[in-house]
Amino acid sequence: MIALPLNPAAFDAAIIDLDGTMVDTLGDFAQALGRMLDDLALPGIERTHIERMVGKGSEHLIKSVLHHVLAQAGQAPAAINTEAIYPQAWARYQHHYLAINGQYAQVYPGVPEGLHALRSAGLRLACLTNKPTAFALPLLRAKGLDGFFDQVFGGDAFERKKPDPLPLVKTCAALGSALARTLMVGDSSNDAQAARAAGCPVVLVTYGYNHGQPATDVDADGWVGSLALLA
Ligand SMILES: O=C(O)COP(=O)(O)O
Ligand SMILES: [Mg+2]
Repeated sequence: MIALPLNPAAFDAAIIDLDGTMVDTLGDFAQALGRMLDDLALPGIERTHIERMVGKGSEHLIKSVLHHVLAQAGQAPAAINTEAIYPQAWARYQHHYLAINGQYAQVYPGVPEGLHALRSAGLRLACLTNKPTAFALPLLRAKGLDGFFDQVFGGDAFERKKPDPLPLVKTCAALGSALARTLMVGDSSNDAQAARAAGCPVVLVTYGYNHGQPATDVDADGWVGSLALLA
């Protein structure tokens, strides 16, 4: 377990997840996916289902949504082939997401305060998200959070995404910080598993998206209800 507030002498840097940790983006996902499904003449999907599918990047999200709506429309699950419509779905999703990015999303309470406190404690900060870098950068800018970060990496920045440890290893290298002295802060099992495998300490927020499971059920070193409680 990590004692909170953090002992700043124990850390050189922190890596912060984006969706579900800094920004509640479920509204953006719902809008962009709804418009995509409309373009494809497919039925809609409820937010509660979308929430469970977020966290493993856009390709996984779109394929999960397509699978869900086609199954709801009566296709036998074993016969569903999302590959054929994926390229068109991705193109429509990307178009709509970039058009609405941030408009249906809110920064969680305590986020600017928490990031400010971490920086004031001398930590270098990176944002590491599974969402594409081209979505992450304008979102951080729109929400006034971009200035906190030395580095921003999306799910397409490296060969593999969280829960693989590779993005954390590469982000620590970019920050010039040792893995054991870099805190991962996230909301899901993807963040925690990546941190464990990389050897980074990890704290999870209790309010984000964890595939429908409580974040407190995930193997981590601590939990907070607000980033403001970190430092
Ligand atoms: O786009 C996603 O699947 C979630 O991204 P995250 O890594 O910021 O939670
Ligand atoms: Mg997240």
